[in-house]
Parts: sequence; structure tokens; C-alpha cells
Amino acid sequence: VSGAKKAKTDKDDNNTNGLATCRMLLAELEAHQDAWPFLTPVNHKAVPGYRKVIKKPMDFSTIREKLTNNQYLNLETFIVDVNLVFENCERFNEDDSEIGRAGHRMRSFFDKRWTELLK
Ligand SMILES: CO[C@H](O)CCc1ccc(O)cc1
Repeated sequence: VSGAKKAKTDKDDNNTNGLATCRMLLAELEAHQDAWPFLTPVNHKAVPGYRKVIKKPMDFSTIREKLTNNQYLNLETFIVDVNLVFENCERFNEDDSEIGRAGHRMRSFFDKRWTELLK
């Protein structure tokens, strides 16, 4: 029937809200050799000061959970959480430390990839 509205599914979007791009980017972040500090939530019971200093903890497994639960509206809200991982890392770790350097390498990898994919 003409005019009958078709139920929209994300298969219908030509990836307009970028969720396929989020899945692609997160898979690359999780697979990166420098991802190890960021794969799971920091154990704030084992890391003195972490809970006090870092107001909004974030890690790749939490982002994976949110993506699976459809909690990201679009690529932008996803990028906010990924950047939070790197901001927390810079706040808590010296630039000249193993984890600090891993964070900088992961941030520049991510920045390069999402800007490439968005072009
Ligand atoms: C993403 O890693 C967190 O910034 C915690 C870093 C950390 C954990 C334990 C330590 O002894 C030192 C740094």
C-alpha cells in the first residue's frame, strides 16, 4: 500500500547513525597490541587513589557492553566514551610511563582511524 510506513531497522540505514562504524572501530581498538591497559575496568580497589581521581571510569569492555545494549545513539556518543578512556589515562599516568605511552599510541591510532572512516 503506497504511503504505508515501513518499519525502520538499522539494516535500512546506509549506516547513517554510524553503528556499523562503531563496531568496526571498537574491534580494532580491542585488537591493538597497546590495548592491554584499557581492555577491562581499572580495579579501583587495587589502585590507590583511582576512584577519587577518576570521576568517570571507562574501558573497552564497558564500551562493548554499551554498544551491545544499544546505548550509543550515534558515532559521536561512542567517540565521547572512547576519548574518556584516553583522558582518564592521561590524568592518572605519567606521559613517560608504560601505560601513559600506550594511551598516547592508542589515542593517535583511534583519531587516525575514525577520521579516515568518516571521510
Ligand atoms: C588504564 O590504566 C589505569 O590508568 C590504571 C593505571 C595503573 C594501575 C596500577 C598501577 O600500579 C599504576 C597505574
